[in-house]
Amino acid sequence: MSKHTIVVCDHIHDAGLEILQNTEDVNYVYAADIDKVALLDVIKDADVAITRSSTDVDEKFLNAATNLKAIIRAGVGYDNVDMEGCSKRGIIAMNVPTANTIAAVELTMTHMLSCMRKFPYAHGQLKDQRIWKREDWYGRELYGKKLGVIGFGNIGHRVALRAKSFEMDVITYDPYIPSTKATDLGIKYTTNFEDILDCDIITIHTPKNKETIDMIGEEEIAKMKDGVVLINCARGGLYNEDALVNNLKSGKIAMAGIDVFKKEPATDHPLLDLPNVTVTAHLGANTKESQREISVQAANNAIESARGIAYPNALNLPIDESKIPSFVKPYIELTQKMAFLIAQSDKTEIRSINIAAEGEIAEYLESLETFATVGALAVSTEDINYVNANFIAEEKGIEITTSKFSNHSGYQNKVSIKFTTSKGVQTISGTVFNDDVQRIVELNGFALDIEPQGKMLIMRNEDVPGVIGEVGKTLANSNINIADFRLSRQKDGALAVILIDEKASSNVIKELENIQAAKSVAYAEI
Ligand SMILES: NC(=O)c1ccc[n+]([C@@H]2O[C@H](COP(=O)([O-])OP(=O)(O)OC[C@H]3O[C@@H](n4cnc5c(N)ncnc54)[C@H](O)[C@@H]3O)[C@@H](O)[C@H]2O)c1
Ligand SMILES: O=C(O)CC[C@@H](O)C(=O)O
Repeated sequence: MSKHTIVVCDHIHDAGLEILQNTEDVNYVYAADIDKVALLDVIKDADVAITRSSTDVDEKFLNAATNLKAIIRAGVGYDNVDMEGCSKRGIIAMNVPTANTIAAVELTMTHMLSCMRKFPYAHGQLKDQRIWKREDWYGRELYGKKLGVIGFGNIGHRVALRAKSFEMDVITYDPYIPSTKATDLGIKYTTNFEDILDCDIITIHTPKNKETIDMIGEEEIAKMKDGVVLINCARGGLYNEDALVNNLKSGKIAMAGIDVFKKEPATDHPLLDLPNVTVTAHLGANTKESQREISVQAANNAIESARGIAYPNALNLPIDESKIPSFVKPYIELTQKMAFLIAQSDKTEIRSINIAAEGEIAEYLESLETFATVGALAVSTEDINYVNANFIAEEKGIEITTSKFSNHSGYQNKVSIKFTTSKGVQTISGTVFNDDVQRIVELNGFALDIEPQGKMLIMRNEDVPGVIGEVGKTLANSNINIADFRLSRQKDGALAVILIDEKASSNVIKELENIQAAKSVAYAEI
């Protein structure tokens, strides 16, 4: 079996490492404890790399990583990844966008409360100096204060909601969202940045990019209230650090709560010398819950991308994901999985692929086409990705077409894929329920309701008594446990999708094919 090399460049939770270690077709390399120069040597063998914010994915890294197909940023911010460099080399970069949201939100609230009550200093006086001097610690309350939230995404909007429960007066500035996203939650919305500068406390939750670097500097601070409190649990450099230091020294800024620094690790930073700062060492994502979840998601996504099955949360696709509404994303993933499933169950030359969509999703057929092509070709073509999929399909002479239908099957949105191969025609359709529950609802004309996940046998058979028993016996003889058995019946026969715990060998498939009522048996894995 050929193995995919996955290199873990930074510390991630053991739960993800165990997944990598226990995956048969993965050669897992733990490189978190070696220095970044030695990493350049290790990374040359990597098919996929997992990094956190401690590893810069820069020109040097990418030049060394000559095999790399995908990179997973085990976190949200990807300002340390040279995205253009990845795209030029056909490397797909992905992040894990929501697993640490709550951790970052709660650290933001921690800094806010710590600044208002000078908590670390009061704590230090009693614990380290053994001084009981209550008159030193008259803090201020969050209650009734005006909070400005810059960036109303996953973290910003949750910080705003928590601040509301402290009965704060909350206003947000985020020109990239509809105002109703805030106002529906009872939070004021502004497109005038000056409204934020007028707040008692300001917290920032934007990505770090050309537009947001130094978003708050001397000029903006000069317009703020005397005694303002500033919180930054997003990225160092969003607040100009020199301006921050100057104004903390002068007392214009009463307190700052800082988790992130322009240059990290920051053990010799002027902010650390000031008495009116609470600091943490980029701990926004550091909860056990969040690190476990990030690590598990990063490991699973690394395995899927190494196998070419899916690239969840890809950041540098030929299509601009930021322009795709969130309801489309699960359809994109589902489309790729469905194409991958069909291609596995009919391992033969593909002549044409048609991708049809109905409902609002039909507006995004172009994106679905790329993903279906990747899924279809991943079985037979090494190194297929979104950047080269259409080119490779053309080279292989596969005709790819799309069709758009108005809503006619009763589903709000549905995607169908039709493969014409040298053996005949295969069809598959799927939909998404409740925003993100992906389901295959049709396979070769048979109605179904199955999750596109796991190891599965797809069996066509005559609809006669005893088939299920014979299948069960055959699998049991090979010590294969059945996790689920879905049957669909029609006049001319039945189709079963059997989810199994172990991979079915070619011998097992032959034995199933030998069942008298069996018409065809295929194995697929997603
Ligand atoms: N301290 C930590 O450990 C930690 C943990 C997680 C995330 N982060 C940082 O927090 C950032 C935000 O995370 P998120 O999950 O909320 O991301 P998100 O993508 O859900 O939200 C970012 C929001 O910022 C808005 N935005 C972008 N440019 C803006 C601008 N110029 N002005 C105002 N708003 C702007 C976007 O419209 C979006 O709503 C990440 O990019 C990451 O750098 C830090
Ligand atoms: O823990 C990390 O690597 C960084 C976490 C955080 O800054 C992120 O962007 O997700």
